Amino acid sequence: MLGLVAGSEPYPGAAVLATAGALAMGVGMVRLVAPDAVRRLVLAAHPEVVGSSEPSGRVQAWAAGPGIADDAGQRRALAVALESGLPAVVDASALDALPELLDRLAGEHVVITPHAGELERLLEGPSREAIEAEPVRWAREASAQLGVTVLLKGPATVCAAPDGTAWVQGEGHPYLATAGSGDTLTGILGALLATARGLRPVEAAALAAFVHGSAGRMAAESGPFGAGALAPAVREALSRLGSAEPPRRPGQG
Ligand SMILES: NC(=O)C1=CN([C@@H]2O[C@H](COP(=O)(O)OP(=O)(O)OC[C@H]3O[C@@H](n4cnc5c(N)ncnc54)[C@H](OP(=O)(O)O)[C@@H]3O)[C@@H](O)[C@H]2O)[C@@H](O)CC1
Ligand SMILES: Nc1ncnc2c1ncn2[C@@H]1O[C@H](COP(=O)(O)OP(=O)(O)O)[C@@H](O)[C@H]1O
Repeated sequence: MLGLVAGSEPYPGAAVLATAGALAMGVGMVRLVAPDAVRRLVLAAHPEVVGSSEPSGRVQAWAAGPGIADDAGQRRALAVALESGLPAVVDASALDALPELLDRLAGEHVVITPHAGELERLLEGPSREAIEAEPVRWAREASAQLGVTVLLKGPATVCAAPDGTAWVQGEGHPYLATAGSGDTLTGILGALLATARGLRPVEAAALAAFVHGSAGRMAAESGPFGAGALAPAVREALSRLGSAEPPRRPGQG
């Protein structure tokens, strides 16, 4: 069961996309924390979702951030999610609230999913261009510095753990750079954290990036697409994965 903190008045669609990503991975249930209007929209698309405007009920992992903007209730829900100590993926707007939470709540079980622009804001050192030029270096550096697992998004996605372990995948397609693509990835990763027992968070992150990239490549076979096409492609990607290349570690063949 996945707890999902997503959506706000300005960005309700991000909650729909993150939910779709999680459900496509076969997560047993999504508990959505969101304002009433957002929940109504998500329920219209995904009637299997349950939820409320504040966190309640048992979950195995959390995914927080898609479209929450500066909604005060959603920021409180993010804090509750992190204080649970459960595996958690923290994305998008939730990254802005991180610095004040990380002092006491960091750990390998927290996976942050910035793009280069967001990591620039979190590290206050390297520029976005520097991060884009050396993503493996900066993903590792961020993970060690912040004490969390990092999934750095871009043409190649780098997943790094505080102990220096890193995975790189470049399975995707440039068409993946479309609004809401990252929100879908957050749902995919949240579902894996909730269900994939025995995987380290950095391994779950690498697998999520691989599934997301593979889905993007398949969706791109019929031309440019919007993020709404990704969740259906995830199901196809999962059925084809047996014949795909696995993600690789830097330095490996
Ligand atoms: N349907 C919905 O409801 C959707 C809702 N969404 C929600 O909207 C919220 C705000 O998200 P956002 O993308 O508008 O702002 P944010 O990521 O903070 O960018 C600000 C800075 O980062 C930079 N930057 C951007 N992308 C980059 C990249 N790939 N790689 C590197 N840099 C990049 C960008 O620079 P620029 O691209 O302008 O040069 C700028 O400087 C968030 O909660 C999200 O969930 C979206 O997911 C869309 C679908
Ligand atoms: N050139 C590219 N090739 C492959 N994948 C890409 C490329 N550019 C971006 N991506 C992927 O697209 C996704 C974009 O997510 P994100 O930056 O969060 O956008 P949004 O906030 O609009 O959803 C990420 O998974 C990223 O790795």
